[in-house]
Amino acid sequence: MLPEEFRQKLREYHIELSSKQMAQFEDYYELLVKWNQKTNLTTITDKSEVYLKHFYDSVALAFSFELNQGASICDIGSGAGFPSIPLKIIFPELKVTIVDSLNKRINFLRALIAELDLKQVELFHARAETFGQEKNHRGFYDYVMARAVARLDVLSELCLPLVKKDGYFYALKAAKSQEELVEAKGAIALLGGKFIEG
Ligand SMILES: C[S@@+](CC[C@H](N)C(=O)[O-])C[C@H]1O[C@@H](n2cnc3c(N)ncnc32)[C@H](O)[C@@H]1O
Repeated sequence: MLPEEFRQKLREYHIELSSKQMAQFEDYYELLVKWNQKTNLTTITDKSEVYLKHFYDSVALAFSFELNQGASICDIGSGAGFPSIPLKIIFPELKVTIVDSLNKRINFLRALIAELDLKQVELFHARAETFGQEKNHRGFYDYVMARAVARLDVLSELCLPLVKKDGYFYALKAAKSQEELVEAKGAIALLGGKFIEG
């Protein structure tokens, strides 16, 4: 998916990207590939693959669920910024908190935020297990999200306590995760969550 196709595809979902936002995605791609030469951030480096498998896949969340654009989101195990940074580019009003246990990824994200001039993005070099114990984060976020981080039962235990009352936890998973889902349903119910597939 080349940048113009990406723009066109989002348009089908009534998301219109400005030239500033298009330039931010382009700069994101350039910085990702540059840093990836010395820091392991992603195995995907071909431009059209990055647009499809990282950028488009991250923003696709907004096609199925109506996101409140001024909401607070917490991205657990964000790696090189997925899904929260592409969402922040398309919805600049989002308040983003990113947690990752690898400091070199946090360092990349710090450089990325400066390069793209993104406001209201906080970075935490921490494990979700300890981050979730801190009183000021528990029950605080409108949306908690995690893409490709851990099995759903473990992830639910780490992420659901961070969600505000009536908020959402989005676990972005490959289509083949039905088995994980069966295992996780008990944990989700025990933690007071309600499962919705999308
Ligand atoms: C496979 S990568 C996925 C990155 C990104 N979400 C994506 O979709 O490309 C998993 C990320 O989760 C982080 N991670 C794994 N376990 C974690 C934990 N317990 N707490 C915080 N971060 C964790 C890793 O450092 C890594 O950056």
